[in-house]
Amino acid sequence: MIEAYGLTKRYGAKTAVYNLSFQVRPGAVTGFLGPNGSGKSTTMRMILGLDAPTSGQVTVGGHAFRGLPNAPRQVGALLDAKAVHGGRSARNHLLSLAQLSGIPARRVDEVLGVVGLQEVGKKRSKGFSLGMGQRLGIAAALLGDPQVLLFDEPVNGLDPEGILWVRNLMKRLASEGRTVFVSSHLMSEMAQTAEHLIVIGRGQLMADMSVTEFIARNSIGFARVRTPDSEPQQREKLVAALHEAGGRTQPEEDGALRVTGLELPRISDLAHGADVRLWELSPHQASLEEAYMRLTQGSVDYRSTTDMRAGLQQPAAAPAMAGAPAMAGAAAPAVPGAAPQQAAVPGMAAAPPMPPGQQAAPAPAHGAAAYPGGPQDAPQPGVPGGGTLQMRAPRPGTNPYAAGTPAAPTAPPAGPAAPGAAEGMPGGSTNEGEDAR
Ligand SMILES: Nc1ncnc2c1ncn2[C@@H]1O[C@H](COP(=O)(O)OP(=O)(O)OP(=O)(O)O)[C@@H](O)[C@H]1O
Repeated sequence: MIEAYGLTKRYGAKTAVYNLSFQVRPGAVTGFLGPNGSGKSTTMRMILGLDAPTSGQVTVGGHAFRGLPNAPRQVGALLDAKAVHGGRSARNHLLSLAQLSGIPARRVDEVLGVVGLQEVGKKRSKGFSLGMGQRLGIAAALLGDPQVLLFDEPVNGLDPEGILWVRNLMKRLASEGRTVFVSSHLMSEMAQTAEHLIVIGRGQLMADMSVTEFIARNSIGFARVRTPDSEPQQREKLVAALHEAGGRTQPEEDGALRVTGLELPRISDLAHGADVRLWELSPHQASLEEAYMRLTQGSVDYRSTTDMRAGLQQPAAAPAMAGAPAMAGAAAPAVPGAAPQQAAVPGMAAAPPMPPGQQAAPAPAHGAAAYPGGPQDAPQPGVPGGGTLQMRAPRPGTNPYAAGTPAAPTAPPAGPAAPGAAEGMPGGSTNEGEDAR
């Protein structure tokens, strides 16, 4: 079991992790999700004693990592697959780790076999592909046959067969009663691998629940409605009637409307009342990936801007149709799919506020709102700015198409002061224990 209480890490003015409390239990794969820079690696480094918390604490099996007797036999980790001496063969790399921890040499050949590198064990690792490096890192994590395993982005660079292999390996390790904590950006991958999810944004807890619960809360229903393409006034009449009834609409790429906040029979009645003919009225579920993106989009630190090409673009090709407007780079039409997102969704937490003392990320260029889904994605009224925002179960009997009000924040318990863990490199780990990169 891994337990974090009020874990906070600051690097100078940067707060990488803020007041994070969670438990990772044995017997299940726990996915650790969050956008780039949200603090996943920092949290893992603190679990492994590679970084000291600024405040709060984290324990493995009830002990701070540095207090664990023979830690490499109890905890295995893949943090950075590239942190290997490239001049050494895979086998020699593992042998040196094994010797440091009193692990017999035959275990090295066993783990090389488990990760499928037995044929290339004598090759220097500097010639390894990204995927082979990942497999070598996983072999190192398995070396001590530990009860607790941490994997930071283990499927990075793996081909589909490798991804499936990692997925099955994680599940098997958990089914043996081990604690398996895996970070990823990929909700879709985690939905297939993990039983439990911990989602963070800007270093703060956004969701801590089973995958089943996450799916139940976040596979949001919506209706697709289509009016005759050749009669735009029909569509306008319908949109007005839906909005008046409290529904929200969002254009789909194919000209249909995505409607939330109203049930299908009500949409049908409203269309009938407005004398609007419908070509389509169908129920849909938003994907889990979409739900995750919506949950974390307000806490994404790194956003791309439009490529203006500094005036370097080639003249546009002559339009195929007479009278069609020529494309002008900066004035290009909206990209399909870039339509504003629908309104807040039941079970969704707003983006976490910036940790104290932290600068907000620069506003996206070209006048885009700070919350790309529009103002509805900004922290909602009634949600106090401070504290950690948790996801909320929909009330029983609520309209499945209705957007709910966001949850009140639930602050995790503040942990005791950090016990002042010493700096340094624990055995068997693959990362530097420095506070400044
Ligand atoms: N040693 C350090 N010194 C200064 N800032 C750091 C250090 N380590 C991490 N950070 C900052 O802390 C924040 C969290 O980084 P971290 O690597 O933990 O995020 P992450 O969720 O693992 O990101 P990614 O998904 O991109 O790997 C980032 O803004 C990062 O720049």
